[in-house]
Amino acid sequence: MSALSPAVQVAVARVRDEVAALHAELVRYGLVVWTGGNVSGRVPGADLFVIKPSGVGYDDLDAAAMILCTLDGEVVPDTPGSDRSPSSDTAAHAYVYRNMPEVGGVVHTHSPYACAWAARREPIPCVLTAIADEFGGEIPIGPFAIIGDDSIGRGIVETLRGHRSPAVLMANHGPFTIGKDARAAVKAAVMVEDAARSVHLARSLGEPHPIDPAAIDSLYDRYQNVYGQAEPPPR
Ligand SMILES: O=C(CO)[C@@H](O)[C@H](O)COP(=O)(O)O
Repeated sequence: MSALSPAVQVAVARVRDEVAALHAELVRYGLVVWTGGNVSGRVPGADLFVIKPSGVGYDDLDAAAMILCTLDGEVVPDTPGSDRSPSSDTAAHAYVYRNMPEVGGVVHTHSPYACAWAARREPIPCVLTAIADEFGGEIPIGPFAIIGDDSIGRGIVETLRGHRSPAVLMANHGPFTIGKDARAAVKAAVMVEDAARSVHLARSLGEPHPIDPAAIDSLYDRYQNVYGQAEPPPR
């Protein structure tokens, strides 16, 4: 850890705090059970990211439990948490960070409604303004990939690169989401489950009506560029 510059050490500490706190949001929004799912965050100004340890209960995921990794997915030795194995999705997160430099956070959950769409390998259609706002169109299906190597990460990148959606439903598995930071990726994970549930309910009542593409563009542009509060100036 002492090999890291003081500025990077400060950045690492901030990302550890953020990523640890965001894991509690997965529980709060009902997106995970037991130890399923994971959140990671890129360390600004360094080829590093922070991710949770594999198979550790959410009640035990404090900042010190987070694991610092290189963009190759290797644990940085002699750093807090490095005595444990990192998430089993570490290779996937690392692949995304190496190949999508604009991505600052990655999340994976097994949220039930999104997983149901993944099991059927059907994209979630853009039939609600909230889907147009956050996803800019349909929420795509990614390829079937077995956990443990770059396969899942490659599937996420191949599907989302150049795509508006920050979420991909990996076939027969579940949602992976990306964002400019870990908080944005968690928001996408919350919103993809909400969209999956609402469209499922709509389908149970009949065939939902698609939104005109021009309207989707307008809704997406407003939500991404006007909605909410102006970003505070950089500190
Ligand atoms: O999808 C899987 C297992 O198939 C994993 O992503 C688990 O959902 C969480 O694993 P860890 O992050 O605890 O290793």
